[in-house]
Amino acid sequence: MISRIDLRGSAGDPRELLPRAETDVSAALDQVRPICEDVRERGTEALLELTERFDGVRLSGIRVPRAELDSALAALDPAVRAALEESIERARRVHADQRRADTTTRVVPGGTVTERWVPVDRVGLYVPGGRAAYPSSVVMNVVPAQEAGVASLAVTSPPQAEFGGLPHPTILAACALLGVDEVYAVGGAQAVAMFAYGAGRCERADMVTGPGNIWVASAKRLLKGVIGIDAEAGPTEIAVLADETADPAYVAADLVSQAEHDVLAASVLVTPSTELAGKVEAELSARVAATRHRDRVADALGGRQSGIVLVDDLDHGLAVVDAYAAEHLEILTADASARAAAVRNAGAVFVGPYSPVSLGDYCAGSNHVLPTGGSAVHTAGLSVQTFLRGVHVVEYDRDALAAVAPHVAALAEAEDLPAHGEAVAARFGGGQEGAQ
Ligand SMILES: NC(=O)c1ccc[n+]([C@@H]2O[C@H](COP(=O)([O-])OP(=O)(O)OC[C@H]3O[C@@H](n4cnc5c(N)ncnc54)[C@H](O)[C@@H]3O)[C@@H](O)[C@H]2O)c1
Ligand SMILES: N[C@H](CO)Cc1c[nH]c[nH+]1
Ligand SMILES: [Zn+2]
Repeated sequence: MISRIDLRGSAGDPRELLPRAETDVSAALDQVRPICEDVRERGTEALLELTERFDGVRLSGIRVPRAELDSALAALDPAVRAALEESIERARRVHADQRRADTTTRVVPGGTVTERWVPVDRVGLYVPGGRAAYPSSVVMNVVPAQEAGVASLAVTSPPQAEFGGLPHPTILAACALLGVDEVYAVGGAQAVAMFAYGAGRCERADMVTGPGNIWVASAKRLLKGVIGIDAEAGPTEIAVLADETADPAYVAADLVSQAEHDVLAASVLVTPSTELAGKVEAELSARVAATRHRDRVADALGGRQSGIVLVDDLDHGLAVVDAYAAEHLEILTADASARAAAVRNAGAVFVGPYSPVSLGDYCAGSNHVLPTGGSAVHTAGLSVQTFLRGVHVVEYDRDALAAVAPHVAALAEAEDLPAHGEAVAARFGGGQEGAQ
């Protein structure tokens, strides 16, 4: 089942010893390129054909009627509604605190630079709905976008044959709860292309965010530039850094919980304790046999992207998890808070035995749309900041410009861009090079 990777005594680069090749989104680029091209060239017709091919549903149109959102909310199970409302309320509390005030810096007397935070005008929010449907991802996408002040929001999620070609009704209900009424029944790479190019009744968006499988993440990488993207939030990853004080039942439960997402999900335990490793292996066998999606979980745990990694000690373990840069990192050690404070690279860190990743998936208040594939070294998870641009507003008066003009001229000359210096000189009666 899950393999052991022994890094004890190894001074090698842990990134090369922890395989991720299976889940690398670049491997799917060649597959998603023709899909995205097709949407660009043929618009809605391509979306309808690709949906039939990949989702097994022949749609008559891609936009979900408003009445379907209302009836999904009316029919929503009260317990699920209460849970979604709690999730929304907690996420709102955290994300409201992420808003930043504009700042004005008086650089010199008469010279200011203001950083004005401006929301993106229109965003497309991807909500997964392949192997499972994710109403929680409606919350995680929509709440930060709303808190940022985005004016135009559209949600898309794959159509489900069993629901008449609509996205899952709980997804529609979550959209209605959050006041989103522009919803499309399109999934996969074609949904990312729909937002990037605009297709039929779906106007192009400035940015697409949200989690998805390898094809969704790959399309985001391919179309980045045509459209803004958030993190490459692809197949789920959990790394657990644990010592002998960790409860093996908790470790195994958490590894299985994230393996449930996808055969490409990565579940990694990093520990110096061979005793814990053995107990977790035993727990995993029992849990996998008993879990509902046992085939998918077994494939994910048995894949080359998952493993139990033995390290020399917790310092070595910390170096390994930092190099790995997991989407989710749990710290289950005697000194969990202190260890967590030293972590540099992770999408989100879960500290101690009562902060499992599943809590963050739904109800911690944190965001569950997080960077995968090692991109946590440079990119953060979804937040209000994702949807804001800091625009610098520069305002100098005559004296302030005059005071700095020689420096501008010197730098312009050093870069052999004399017209730059002359643009400043022109304001003070300065001549143009070569002009009479
Ligand atoms: N990183 C994060 O923040 C995060 C959060 C939640 C979920 N996830 C991940 O989201 C993913 C959800 O995956 P899912 O498949 O259930 O739903 P999904 O909505 O991401 O993907 C389903 C779509 O994939 C497309 N597809 C299926 N087979 C294809 C093929 N052979 N070629 C091209 N396109 C194809 C179809 O169009 C379908 O609509 C999982 O990998 C999960 O781990 C990540
Ligand atoms: N663990 C996922 C992020 O990778 C988020 C999620 C949604 N639903 C359940 N889990
Ligand atoms: Zn999850």
